[in-house]
Amino acid sequence: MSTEVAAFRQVSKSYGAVKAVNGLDLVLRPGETVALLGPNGAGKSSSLDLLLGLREPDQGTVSLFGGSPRAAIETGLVGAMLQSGGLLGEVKVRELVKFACDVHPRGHNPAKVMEHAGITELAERKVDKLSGGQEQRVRFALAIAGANDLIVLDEPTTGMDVSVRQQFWAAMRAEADAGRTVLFATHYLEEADSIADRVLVLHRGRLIADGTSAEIKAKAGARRISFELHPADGAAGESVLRALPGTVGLDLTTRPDGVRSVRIRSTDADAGVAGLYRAGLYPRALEVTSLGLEQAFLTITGEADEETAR
Ligand SMILES: Nc1ncnc2c1ncn2[C@@H]1O[C@H](COP(=O)(O)OP(=O)(O)OP(=O)(O)O)[C@@H](O)[C@H]1O
Repeated sequence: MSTEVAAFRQVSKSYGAVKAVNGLDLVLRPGETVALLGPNGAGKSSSLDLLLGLREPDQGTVSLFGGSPRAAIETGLVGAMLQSGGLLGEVKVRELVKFACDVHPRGHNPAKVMEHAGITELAERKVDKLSGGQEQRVRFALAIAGANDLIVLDEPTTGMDVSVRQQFWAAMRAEADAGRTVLFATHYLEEADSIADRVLVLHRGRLIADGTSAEIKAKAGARRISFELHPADGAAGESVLRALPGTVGLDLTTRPDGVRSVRIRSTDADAGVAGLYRAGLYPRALEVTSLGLEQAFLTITGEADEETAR
């Protein structure tokens, strides 16, 4: 049995001149809960489509459970909840869920699936009469209609209200606790931060970060140290500030009165502040603030944009 749930090896996919996925190398392992982040058009949906065998790569290979995506899906190893594709409208929710359970090689009991997805009270509703959030819950039920080893979710909570979203993630956590691998694309960074034990950041089809949420924050410089340096308190230049331990970014502005306003992005704020005093500087109005995953995301995708522009 392969210990790789999924593997992308040097995978590229273009649509005309647009390189949607560009040299993607990635392995997913059993039991991981993985968030896929990236700005609009970064290649998230394309990567998921490739993973599920809905599209073929131009270059490289994609494998699921050591074989082809198609083979894994046919044997019922994968459940998916995608953005695209309409649900059958004329049938009742109960009928649709029952159908999904029946066709799944390892299908669950439909009543249990509906309960798990929080849609028992919608069972007799026609699918085309559902609200957007209710439809999402039905999609979720279809994704968990059988015993899958991998669950793939493309922006699963779009349109869900807060309490349904919480219910959804509780159900997803239960799947992860049962040893399933969960891969989800999202624009809600707080979801990635609180749910995922691994975060992937895609940007223009490339994987630009891969690690725990804490690692990604650290990579981006997870703290900001802000302070003022008054002319009377020392005249250290930019190079001294850049050399402080943990510094990964520096914003320096000098006001007409000579006071310099300094903002440092740092992976180690304690060492950075200690370094300031060691350098003989006397920072005033000193503040250290934490940057969230959202800020980290904006920082690393912004840096990737700057590199592309260079
Ligand atoms: N069928 C297609 N034909 C042409 N271009 C496409 C097609 N599908 C995607 N693209 C382009 O490929 C790039 C990646 O798109 P993709 O949908 O994978 O990104 P995404 O990260 O999922 O974006 P979003 O967050 O907006 O859903 C985009 O530039 C998109 O316009």
